Amino acid sequence: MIRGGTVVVATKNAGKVREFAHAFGKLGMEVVSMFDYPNLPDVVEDGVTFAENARKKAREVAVALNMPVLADDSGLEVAALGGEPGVYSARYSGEGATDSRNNEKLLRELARATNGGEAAERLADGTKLLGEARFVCALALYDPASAEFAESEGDVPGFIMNQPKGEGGFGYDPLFWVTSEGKGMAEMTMEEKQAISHRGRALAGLLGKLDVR
Ligand SMILES: O=P(O)(O)OP(=O)(O)OP(=O)(O)OC[C@H]1O[C@@H](n2cnc3c(O)ncnc32)[C@H](O)[C@@H]1O
Ligand SMILES: [Mg+2]
Repeated sequence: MIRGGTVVVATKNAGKVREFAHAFGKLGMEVVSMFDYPNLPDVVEDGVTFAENARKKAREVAVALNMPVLADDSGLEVAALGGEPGVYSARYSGEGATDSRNNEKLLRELARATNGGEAAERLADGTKLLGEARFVCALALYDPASAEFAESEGDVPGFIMNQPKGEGGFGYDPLFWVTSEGKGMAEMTMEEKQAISHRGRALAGLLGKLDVR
């Protein structure tokens, strides 16, 4: 379904585009995104689950372009916040949300929920691990010719730090500590992130289903 040539990804997130371009580049494929199709209408992400939103983004754009389209809906679930921001991750800080405002709100809410992290564990450099979290990524590929979806989901557990670490990644990466790697997500190279991330895992699952190698 996506063998050879070009993969259309229904995203306007530059960080996702970089990661997909890297992953598909290794398979000899190019990625185009909604930055290449600026006139398509926005998809309203009103699903209750990541998977529902991913299917909606993939299908609406695939039907508009009349070709197979891959979509990614992802976000952060924080246990002490009852799973928030979840499917609201992109618009957590409200109208005109940006990565930095979303991160500020996350720290504010988590400080409140944990009493300033008074009982938090600390890393060697004193950084507090405020609470358990996980990144989730749902991928959906829709082919309008067959009206069929291929889907996959991935996640990665970690902790939210009380201060940012690293310059890489995007979104909530600077605040996300990956215990299994002993590193912040934004301290990893794209290759390292891909090997362990929610998106990397979801993509490996999807490519396995499609038998793309
Ligand atoms: O819907 P599209 O156009 O793909 O772009 P988006 O940025 O709105 O993407 P989502 O609706 O899936 O929202 C995902 C949110 O979760 C964040 N996020 C997703 N993957 C992430 C990652 O790998 N690292 C850090 N933050 C991530 C991201 O910054 C957004 O705030
Ligand atoms: Mg979105």
